[in-house]
Amino acid sequence: MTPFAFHTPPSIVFRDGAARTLAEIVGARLGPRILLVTDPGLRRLGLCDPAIASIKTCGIAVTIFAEVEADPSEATLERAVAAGQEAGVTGVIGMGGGSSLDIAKLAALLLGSNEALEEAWGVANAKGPRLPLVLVPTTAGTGSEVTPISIITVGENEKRGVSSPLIIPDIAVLDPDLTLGLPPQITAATGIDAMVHAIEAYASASPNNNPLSRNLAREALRLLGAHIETAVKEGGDRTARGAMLLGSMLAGQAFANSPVAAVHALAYPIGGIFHVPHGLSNALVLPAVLRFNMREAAASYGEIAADAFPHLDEIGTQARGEAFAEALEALRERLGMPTRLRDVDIPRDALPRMASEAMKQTRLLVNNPRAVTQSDALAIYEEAW
Ligand SMILES: NC(=O)c1ccc[n+]([C@@H]2O[C@H](COP(=O)([O-])OP(=O)(O)OC[C@H]3O[C@@H](n4cnc5c(N)ncnc54)[C@H](O)[C@@H]3O)[C@@H](O)[C@H]2O)c1
Ligand SMILES: [Fe+2]
Repeated sequence: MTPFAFHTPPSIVFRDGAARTLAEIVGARLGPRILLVTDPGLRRLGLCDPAIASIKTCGIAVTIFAEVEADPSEATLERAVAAGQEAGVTGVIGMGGGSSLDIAKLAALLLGSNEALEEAWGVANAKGPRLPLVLVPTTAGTGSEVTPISIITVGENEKRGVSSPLIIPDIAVLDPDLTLGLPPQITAATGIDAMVHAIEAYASASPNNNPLSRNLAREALRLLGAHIETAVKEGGDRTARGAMLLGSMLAGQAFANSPVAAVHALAYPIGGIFHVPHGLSNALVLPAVLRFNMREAAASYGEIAADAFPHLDEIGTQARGEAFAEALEALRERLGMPTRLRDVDIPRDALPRMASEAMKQTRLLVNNPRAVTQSDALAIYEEAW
């Protein structure tokens, strides 16, 4: 048997209404003073209020940092850390989409260890310890609540990652009720992001690709494939919302331990330079990357195709990988997503710069089933344009 390691949070709680009783779940784990990290949109919607009320009734002080923007910057992280230091916090709660959870993870690390972010970038470079950490996702998407990864925008447009088991939270709290009001476009983009996590984890060339991740990826694709359209078109459907949140978490566990590859590497410059949402960036390059990989990964794609799209079971194994790419293209259309890079106002003459930026994502490109050169990256962008 091939050896592997698998890391996931020690506790995962999944329950409708869980956020309303957050204090019961968290107990004394976070100490007497908590930093709650979220974004201004969610603050305005009042989505965090029941959780905050629950914590406050236990006499715990809550400092709210609600300034996280999409694709959050290093400066935002610094402000979150400063807010935590000023209040002398003893624990951190991240509540929101991947952006808020990623800031909460690194805030807990830097507040607990005083280490320099500069030295933590990359894989397994963080030193710790971190403060106690609880993550509550409000998108069904990134799976950040169970991953060792935090993605921060550095300088003008580079998306850089810290990957360390140290920033896996103590508890992930999943409450599908929080996602009932997620707008259709965000539901579609974040849902595709989760599907990409499962696909890339399953086919990952990482030496740590492992049987647990592959099984989790397949179950994630069954849940996400069966429910994504309903979640987008009937947002109030509790069954669909629950399946999406569970599916994104399982995909998160899968890729946390069998890391993602070229779809994400090529998506990051789209988000970094043009501020296209992360899930949509993935969706825009997904079919072109799958076709580029087909030479090496057709068998893997064929194995999972019918998990996401049961009708593909009838297609012979030879043709199933390509049919999978076509089914994902058709899904993007049905979800009403933009499908070409030019649809999101990316000029054709930006493609060489994007290809050059994508090559900086060596952390991800090493996991791709087929080696990617800069001219390959450019050809993929051309195809997606
Ligand atoms: N850490 C990881 O493992 C990991 C994995 C993939 C992506 N990411 C990162 O996560 C970020 C993207 O996260 P995201 O896609 O979840 O989006 P996001 O956190 O940027 O949120 C997108 C928008 O959705 C809104 N929103 C969130 N939940 C809502 C709800 N329940 N109701 C209404 N509106 C809601 C937010 O206010 C925001 O305006 C990117 O920075 C990406 O690089 C991290
Ligand atoms: Fe992602």
